[in-house]
Amino acid sequence: MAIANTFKKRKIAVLGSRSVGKSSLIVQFIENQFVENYYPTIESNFQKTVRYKGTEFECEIIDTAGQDEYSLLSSKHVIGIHGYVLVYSVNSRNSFNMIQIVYDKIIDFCGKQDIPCVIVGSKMDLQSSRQVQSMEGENLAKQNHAAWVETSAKDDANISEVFELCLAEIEKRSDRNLQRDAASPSSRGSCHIM
Ligand SMILES: Nc1nc2c(ncn2[C@@H]2O[C@H](COP(=O)(O)OP(=O)(O)OP(=O)(O)O)[C@@H](O)[C@H]2O)c(=O)[nH]1
Repeated sequence: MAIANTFKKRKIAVLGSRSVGKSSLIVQFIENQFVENYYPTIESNFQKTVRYKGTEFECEIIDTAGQDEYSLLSSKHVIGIHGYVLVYSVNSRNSFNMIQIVYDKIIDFCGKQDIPCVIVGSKMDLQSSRQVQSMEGENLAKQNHAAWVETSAKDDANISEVFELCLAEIEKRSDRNLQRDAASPSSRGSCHIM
């Protein structure tokens, strides 16, 4: 008899400008190490089981090549994705400005009003060269119904929080869908995250 798979699978895409620390964030989360050298990413997939609110989630994390305003959003980074981590670096105003651009591209592609998303201000250890204040990050997240956190992969600060917040955003929306369907039987037949 087949044993039921009790893991829930969640696919999370990590996007943001070049060199903001997307790979470092993921590598610190998966391997507990920080690499000082910069190796531009083409694309990599990582797996990790995360326990969140008593449930095991099998997370597939997609590390993407950095985006700029002219990059086309790849369908691979939208179709089948449950949640998004959008990263800017607190010492780069340009990377912060890219967040809304990437967010809007995802929204346009999905045709939704909002998406499960965590906005991350990375490299918070670089206080002396800070260009983006915490309040600005928080406000941007509020405007887009997203979670927000500042991190340092170098100091291993708030790294696991990023992925817990992302799971929380995903689960919040899937609970909302279930409640909506219970209240309105006509909406049955729509897709749910299992
Ligand atoms: N001080 C500091 N440096 C960091 C931190 N995170 C990443 N870096 C450095 O920033 C550089 C770029 O980091 P990556 O993780 O490769 O950035 P990325 O966003 O994956 O870059 P792309 O692959 O080009 O998109 C590297 O030299 C890292 O060592 C951090 O938290 N603090």
